[in-house]
Amino acid sequence: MFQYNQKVLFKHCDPAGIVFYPRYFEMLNDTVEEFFDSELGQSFSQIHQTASIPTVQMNATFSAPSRLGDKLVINLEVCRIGRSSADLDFKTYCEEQLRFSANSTLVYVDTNGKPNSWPDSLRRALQTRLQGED
Ligand SMILES: CC(C)(COP(=O)(O)OP(=O)(O)OC[C@H]1O[C@@H](n2cnc3c(N)ncnc32)[C@H](O)[C@@H]1OP(=O)(O)O)[C@@H](O)C(=O)NCCC(=O)NCCSC(=O)c1cc(O)c2ccccc2c1O
Repeated sequence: MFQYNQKVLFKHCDPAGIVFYPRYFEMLNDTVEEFFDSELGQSFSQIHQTASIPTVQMNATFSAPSRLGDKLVINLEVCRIGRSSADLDFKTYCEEQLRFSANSTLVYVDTNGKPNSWPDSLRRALQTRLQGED
């Protein structure tokens, strides 16, 4: 499981003082970007020279509000790897409290936006992080 630390900053909060939900989606994307870079060894700048990895579906549940200064830990797990797609699972905690959970599907596409098989190097890297494979 990959972990990403995110302190809740002023820019994440709405006038009610809680994290506004689009900011959570940005945090998830930051988590995915860091996962590809530091865990899979392929930065987005490298990948985006020849491909892209858009999200095609996402489900989210907001269990408890987060507030300025909270120290969030976002856990990312790879749940499934398909031909061109992969399912990710996210759980965001503050200490022991679950704040936000989500699952998403990414699809590897070529420069024309057409789905393409994962390149061998990325598939192998994803495979080693597949939930239950370690
Ligand atoms: C991505 C598409 C071109 C796919 O087109 P289409 O669905 O017609 O293709 P296929 O039917 O061949 O399916 C390919 C593959 O995807 C799986 N799949 C498709 N739809 C779903 C779905 N709703 N749920 C689950 N899985 C789905 C399908 O099973 C196939 O899997 P295989 O493994 O068997 O190959 C087309 O859908 C498209 O262009 N969609 C729009 C995408 C988009 O604009 N998303 C909006 C946000 S973009 C975004 O958030 C984002 C952008 C980035 O550049 C990123 C870069 C890096 C990381 C994250 C990024 C990111 O999140």
